[in-house]
Amino acid sequence: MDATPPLPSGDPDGLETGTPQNALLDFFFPGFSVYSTAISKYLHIDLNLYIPLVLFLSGLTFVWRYFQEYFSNLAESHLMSVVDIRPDDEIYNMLMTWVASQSFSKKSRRFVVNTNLNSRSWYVWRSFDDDDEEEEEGGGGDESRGQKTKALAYTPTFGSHWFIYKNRILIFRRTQNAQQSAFMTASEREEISISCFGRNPWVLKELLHEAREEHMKRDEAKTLIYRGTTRSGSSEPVWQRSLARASRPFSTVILNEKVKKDLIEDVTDYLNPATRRWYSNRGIPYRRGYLLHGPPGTGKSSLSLALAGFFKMRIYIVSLSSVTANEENLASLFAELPRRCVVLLEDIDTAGLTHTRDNGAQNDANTDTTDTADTADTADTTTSSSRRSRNGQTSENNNSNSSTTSGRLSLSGLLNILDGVASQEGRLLVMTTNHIEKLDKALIRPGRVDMIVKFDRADTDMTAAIFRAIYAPLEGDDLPAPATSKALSQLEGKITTTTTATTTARPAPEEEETARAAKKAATIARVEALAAQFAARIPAHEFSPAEIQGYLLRNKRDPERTVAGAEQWVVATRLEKKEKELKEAGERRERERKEREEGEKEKEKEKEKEKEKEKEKEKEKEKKKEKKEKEEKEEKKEKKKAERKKRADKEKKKAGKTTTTDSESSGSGSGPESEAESGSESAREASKTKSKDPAAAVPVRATAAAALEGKAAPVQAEPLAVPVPAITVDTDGAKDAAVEMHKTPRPDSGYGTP
Ligand SMILES: Nc1ncnc2c1ncn2[C@@H]1O[C@H](COP(=O)(O)OP(=O)(O)OP(=O)(O)O)[C@@H](O)[C@H]1O
Repeated sequence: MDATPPLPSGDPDGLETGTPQNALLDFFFPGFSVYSTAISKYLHIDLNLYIPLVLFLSGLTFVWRYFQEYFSNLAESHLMSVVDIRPDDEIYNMLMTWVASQSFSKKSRRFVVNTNLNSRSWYVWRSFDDDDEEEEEGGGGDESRGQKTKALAYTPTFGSHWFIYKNRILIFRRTQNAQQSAFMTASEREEISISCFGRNPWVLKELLHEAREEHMKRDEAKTLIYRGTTRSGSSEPVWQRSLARASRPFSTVILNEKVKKDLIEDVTDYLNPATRRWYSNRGIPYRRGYLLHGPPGTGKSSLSLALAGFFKMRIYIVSLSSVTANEENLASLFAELPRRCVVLLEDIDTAGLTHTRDNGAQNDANTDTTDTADTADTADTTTSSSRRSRNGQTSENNNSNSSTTSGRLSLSGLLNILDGVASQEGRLLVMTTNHIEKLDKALIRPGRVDMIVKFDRADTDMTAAIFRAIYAPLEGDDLPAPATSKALSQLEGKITTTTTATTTARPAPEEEETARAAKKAATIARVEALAAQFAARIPAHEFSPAEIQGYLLRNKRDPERTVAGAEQWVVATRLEKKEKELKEAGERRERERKEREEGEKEKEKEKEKEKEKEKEKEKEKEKKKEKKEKEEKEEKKEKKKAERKKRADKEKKKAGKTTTTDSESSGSGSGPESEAESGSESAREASKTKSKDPAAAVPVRATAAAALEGKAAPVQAEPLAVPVPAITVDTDGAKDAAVEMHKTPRPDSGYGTP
């Protein structure tokens, strides 16, 4: 039996594709009919027979997926606990570090590799450049030997990953949220969650706590530094984690030992939990403030950092001369502070509380110059470098818009923030200033500032201490690198000697140890002697520790050379300072000149504006005057009109009376009245122009005479100027004439037509 399906009729090749069914299939799967016909022709398989099967399977898959998702969602919402981790929160960093250390992560066949596991969100992200434990020894060839390379961290890729934690099955899920803004980086767009079976999420919480503890442990020996700034692309203030650096030992800050001791005792007592209770029992706000003041580069920021490191607290730094420092931003930054931390408010003599820092520095004609070029080397990576850039920024700001800067944060605003509800209790407030004399007493009154520490330029003891701090051998110091040819040759000499010694006889370990100790003692003694010599060559109270440290760092492996060049350095630095002062004075003068010129220009402009205003005022006045005159004229005219009307009315009345009398006397009068009125009208017209002219009496009289001749009855038309008696006299004759005229109207008069 032939199982071959019959070929569609009308298609000699058997490749007919025109059935509606095929057209539909072609629409969804382009080229289907061609392939199916070819397959049916050459392989004798009719694909059309399998279509229902394929459709059925697709439908089944769809339904399976739908139900799977539906049931998994149902199970997740009713039978599982889930924690979602936001990538813009610091817990993201903590959890990812934890995940990277787990075996399921290490075993994962598809994974993401990172040198830095942290969130890409810029304000959560932290740099590990200064983290030693994040680095591993390079094990490559000669070049990489001894160098440190970035450690690699492996985390599972996108999808769900099952693992066991505390005997519970958990699922780590990493997904990419495509809905978020396109400008975000891949890491910012990803979402992570951990879920567990059961409605109690305790295991998830424990996991998160563990992740946080581990993360904190790594930071234990570090001081975490946060800077108050604004989020990129918005003006929202945030604390940005800027650095995690090895805590600075208190001993490295050179300061009067008693002051240091007092400070530590005071802070220790304050941080004691019993003290907290003591404060709250008495209703006293639990906070403490310290003011560190002195010239630039004398160790104020260094002490603050050392303090934070010593008490294992985070330090939150805000510079009041920065753009961020307005009342609103500061208030919200303070509101976000944790309970136990150090808040460092730098440059409180700036930002409108008194004067700007620039002004202060200018007023101080002394040697209050900012760090010299030397200090660039000394840059305390945390404070000084950021400070330098900040100063770089803000000195410009101050120059260009010191007025706006000073307008931003008022003293009362700052006091409100320090004392108000937004200020977190339990914090340690450290304020620094270069100009204590400029501070308002309210700002540094007890309660706000409980201890004032003065920093000064280096005296002889301090100079010697700085020298010792740089050159005395310390644990962990690397072998000095050959800095000069002399040192190199010395080193070579040593190596040769050592090699010879090794070839001959290797000393016992104890002997080696004793030799090393003896050498160290000798070095210390030598450094001590050199420190004394050095201190004697540096004038006391002239240079800041930062300046001295900068010079020492130039020859950090050659103390003799440092001592030898000390006097020269003093002369050169003085000269440099003088030049800098002169330059600054010149710049200041130039700036003042420009300001003056601009001021004068402004004044000129103001004057011109005033003049223009005056002119406009004059014009306005003139216009008003003209208007007034016009109005007066109008008024006069109106008055005249009114008077004339009055007079006319009067005359009318009079004339009426007269006419009445006449008519009374004549027995009729209604007929000629209109004519008389017309005549009086013309007479009135004439009187308009000549009423005031006494001579007008003549033509009026003439008119009256004309009237008498029979043209009109101008009795009422007699203007005031016309002597009434004359008219009265004439009226009698006119009356008769008018009567006469009424009786026999003259065709040319124009008045007689009925
Ligand atoms: N008393 C000091 N002891 C040890 N190092 C110091 C001392 N004073 C300054 N230095 C060094 O000088 C550099 C600058 O110091 P720091 O930033 O603490 O000075 P500052 O007083 O805060 O200056 P500014 O007023 O400009 O902020 C740092 O590298 C620091 O190590």
